[in-house]
Amino acid sequence: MTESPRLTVPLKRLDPGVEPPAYALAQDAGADLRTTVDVSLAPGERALVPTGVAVALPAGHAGFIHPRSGLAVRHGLSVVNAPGTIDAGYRGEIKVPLINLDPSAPIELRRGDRIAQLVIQQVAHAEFVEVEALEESDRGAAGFGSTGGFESGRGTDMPQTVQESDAQ
Ligand SMILES: O=c1ccn([C@H]2C[C@H](O)[C@@H](COP(=O)(O)OP(=O)(O)OP(=O)(O)O)O2)c(=O)[nH]1
Ligand SMILES: [Mg+2]
Repeated sequence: MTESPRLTVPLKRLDPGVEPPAYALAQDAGADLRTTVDVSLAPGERALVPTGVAVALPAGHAGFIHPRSGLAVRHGLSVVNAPGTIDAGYRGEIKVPLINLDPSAPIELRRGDRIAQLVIQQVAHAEFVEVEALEESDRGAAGFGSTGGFESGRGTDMPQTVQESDAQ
């Protein structure tokens, strides 16, 4: 098995009784994060869940907290702000705003359960340079379904912006 190159990330365990983030398989993009607390989420309920770790990501990187697909598919567990952003300068505890999207069943999480995954990526830092006109492109200002909706032709109405619908 080919090992991916490793980025050194200093990590502080704030709760040594819970396993630190780890990749389940060698080539996984996300390191699984665990809850340090028991959590019970009623349908539609959300909670900010501690993971017991803090990190110092290298400058030029950020961490993104994604849901785990198995828990999403089986239980409706998701991350409210998916993907949550961990800034390189953040030294506090990584916390995950979880939500139960199941319409009827509660979700019970136990301390130590793997609840989400942290994907670390390089990020560009822009220098925003104000200009009078932007370079032309094929797409121009078209978006939000401009290339079509479902293959049957459904869903081709352009959505309204908040300002447009407010104005009516
Ligand atoms: O799911 C998340 C999202 C954020 N954070 C922490 C790390 C991040 O660096 C910081 C700020 O996050 P963000 O910029 O998304 O939140 P904000 O609402 O813009 O807060 P701030 O004004 O502090 O930037 O909060 C988490 O622990 N988990
Ligand atoms: Mg912010």
